[in-house]
Amino acid sequence: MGFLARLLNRPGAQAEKKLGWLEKARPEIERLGRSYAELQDEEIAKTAAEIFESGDRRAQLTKYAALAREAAERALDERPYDTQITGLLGLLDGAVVQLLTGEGKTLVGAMAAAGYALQGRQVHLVSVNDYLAVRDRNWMKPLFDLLGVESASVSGADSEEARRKAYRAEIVYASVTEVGFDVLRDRFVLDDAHIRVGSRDVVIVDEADSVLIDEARVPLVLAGSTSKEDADSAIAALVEELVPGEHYEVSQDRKAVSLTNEGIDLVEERLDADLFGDDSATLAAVSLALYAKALVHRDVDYLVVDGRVKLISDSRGRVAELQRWPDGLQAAVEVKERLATTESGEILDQMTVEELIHGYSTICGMTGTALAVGDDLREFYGLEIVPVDPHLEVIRVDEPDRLYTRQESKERAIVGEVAEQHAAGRPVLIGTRSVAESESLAERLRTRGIACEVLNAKDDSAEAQIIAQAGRSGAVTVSTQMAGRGTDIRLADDGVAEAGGLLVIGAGRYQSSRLDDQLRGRAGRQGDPGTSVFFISLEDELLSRVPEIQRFVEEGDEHGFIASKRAAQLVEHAQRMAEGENTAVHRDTWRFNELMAKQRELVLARRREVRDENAGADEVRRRLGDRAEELSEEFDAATVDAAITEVLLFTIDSRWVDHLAFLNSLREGIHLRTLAREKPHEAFNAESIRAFSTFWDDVVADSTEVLEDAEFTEDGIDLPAYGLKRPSSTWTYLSTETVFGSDIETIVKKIGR
Ligand SMILES: Nc1ncnc2c1ncn2[C@@H]1O[C@H](COP(=O)(O)OP(=O)(O)OP(=O)(O)O)[C@@H](O)[C@H]1O
Repeated sequence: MGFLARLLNRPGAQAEKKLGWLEKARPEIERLGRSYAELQDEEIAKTAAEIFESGDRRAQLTKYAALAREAAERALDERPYDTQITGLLGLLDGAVVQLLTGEGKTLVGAMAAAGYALQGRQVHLVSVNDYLAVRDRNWMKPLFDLLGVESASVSGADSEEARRKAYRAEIVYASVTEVGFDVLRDRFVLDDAHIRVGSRDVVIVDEADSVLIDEARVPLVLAGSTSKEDADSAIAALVEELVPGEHYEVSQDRKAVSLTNEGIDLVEERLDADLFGDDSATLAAVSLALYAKALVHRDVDYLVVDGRVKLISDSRGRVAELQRWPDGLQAAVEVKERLATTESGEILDQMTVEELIHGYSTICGMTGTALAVGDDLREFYGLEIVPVDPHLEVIRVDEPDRLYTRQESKERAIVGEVAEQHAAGRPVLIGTRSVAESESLAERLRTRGIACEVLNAKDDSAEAQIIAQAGRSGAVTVSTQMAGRGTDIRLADDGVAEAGGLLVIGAGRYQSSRLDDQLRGRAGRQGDPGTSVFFISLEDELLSRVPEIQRFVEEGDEHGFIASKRAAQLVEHAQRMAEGENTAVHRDTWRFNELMAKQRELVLARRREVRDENAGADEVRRRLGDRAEELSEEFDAATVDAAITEVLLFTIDSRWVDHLAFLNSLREGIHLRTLAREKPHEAFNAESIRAFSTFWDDVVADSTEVLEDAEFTEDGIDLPAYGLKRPSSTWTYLSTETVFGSDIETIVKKIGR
């Protein structure tokens, strides 16, 4: 490969952004810094307030860099390194700044937040959890005070009143989920009366890659307090009896599960139901229960804490507090665990993290690993990356992977390695991929007489306490994935550096090399010595993508160790495949979201219009519901039309949320693929879908734009503008049952005639 080709092939290479002028401005920043050093504390805020009032942009930024440095040194006793100044300017330039672990992102983010605030902007600094939001804001408060900008933080524990007040500050620190939740609550009130969060102006995203890419498709859910129908425990009990291979099959990628013909027969017989006939609610319930049984695993995908099911966030390995699975899956899991179903079952509204972030006028962010997702950041957010070299060279040694035949031999090897290094006085951090794996390893270690701390995704602030101790001689810490922040492991002074620093062991490669790098980055911070190494077994889920690797099982030595270059290449290959899958899913989601956001706007606008135009609509709506048929006898045609319009709007409006939930579940692989595959839903074929789309056009006139290009074929619907192709089974299910409800079915049939 030629040099240029290689350069272009480097992930993210095209998204890199250079701040060329900054190098030339450094002497000026130094010079200004010396004059700002003369200022009294009280003069700092005044000077800060004036910086952005005159002069050209570069002169303003140069001054601000110098003043922020001076202010940080006074307020926090930390003089920002040149690298941090680069980071600051990258953020003020609207880019994603790549700064390695331990390089001081907290300070960089705070200086940038103040910089935006001084330009009259309203800033949200979003981090990954409440603990960090509160900690970082309190830590940085002296700096904000000195510069004369208001700051606040929001956390889950805060009252409404406290939140309302906090959002009025110029700089607000909050977790992604809290902001999302508050935006949803604002949005849920249709008229703009209850605005709490305020305009979404500037967002500085901490851990930008995990929030903007890994979690982008996670739905933030606003759940209501009305109770949802209890998930049917009879169905759950029946599903418990089903046998894999006989009654159901799990797809190779382990993302979908479907009933076999035997399974369908058994379920239909026992429930006395026609699954693919009219009773798709039962089918949906069975599919969910089956999904909950076959594909969602306790301690891997969720924890049971205090009698409640708590999701574990895929990319962070932590409890995702406000997230629920969509479409009844949560209830299905609760039934599976024999827990009382949560009362807040009904989903009132939801929004993906991506939509949330897109609501801001200016987006910027920081992370230790941005370049690897450079292309995605550019494609999905139009963001560029400013890579910043560490201010001290990284001297950590990243050892080659060690491959084993079985999970068992892998775990034994890990424990052996830990025992050896532990005896030498080194602290060890083991990153696992699931809570279950953490517990298994911890158990083995304890059996060997090695005390260890286990971080179990349950409590962020307790974790921080453990992490603070993790750099001591002899400390052994086992943790599920620890993405980024709040996990700064400082080496203690007790001879740890001499012993080689922190040893990081990965108990298996993650779905992306970025996550691997984040784990490795726990060692070797700020020029510290350290080592990282990953242990892998042929049984790792990641490797199911490259079945040919299984033949290396023959090559294992008596410890199950496999020394093969080819096998190592296959591991890399499997990870690249997984990364590709995730991007593909993301791209798909992205288009769906765009489509949905557009539809939502249209529907809301039209809904308001209809409300104004048609004074009788409320009356009609009240009478509708089950009585759609009767209507045609009671009213004249025009009224019925108006009524139908109302029903549809009303339904779209209220079902909208389910629709999204369902789309999300599709994306997440909860693909009720069995649905119409075996026996297509009779009532809805290409013809009725077309009829339906005509109807839809009437209602939301502008949606023709979307449906115009749509090709309805026997096999499905093709929406080239959105790069979507959906089999009719999926579309049928979406359009009839989930989106529009069965009352509309009648209407559509009528129009189709
Ligand atoms: N300019 C500075 N001078 C001295 N110490 C600094 C400076 N900037 C940051 N630090 C210290 O470096 C440590 C790491 O900072 P911080 O936690 O912000 O890093 P980070 O980049 O967020 O890393 P992580 O990804 O691990 O959270 C902190 O203890 C902080 O006090």
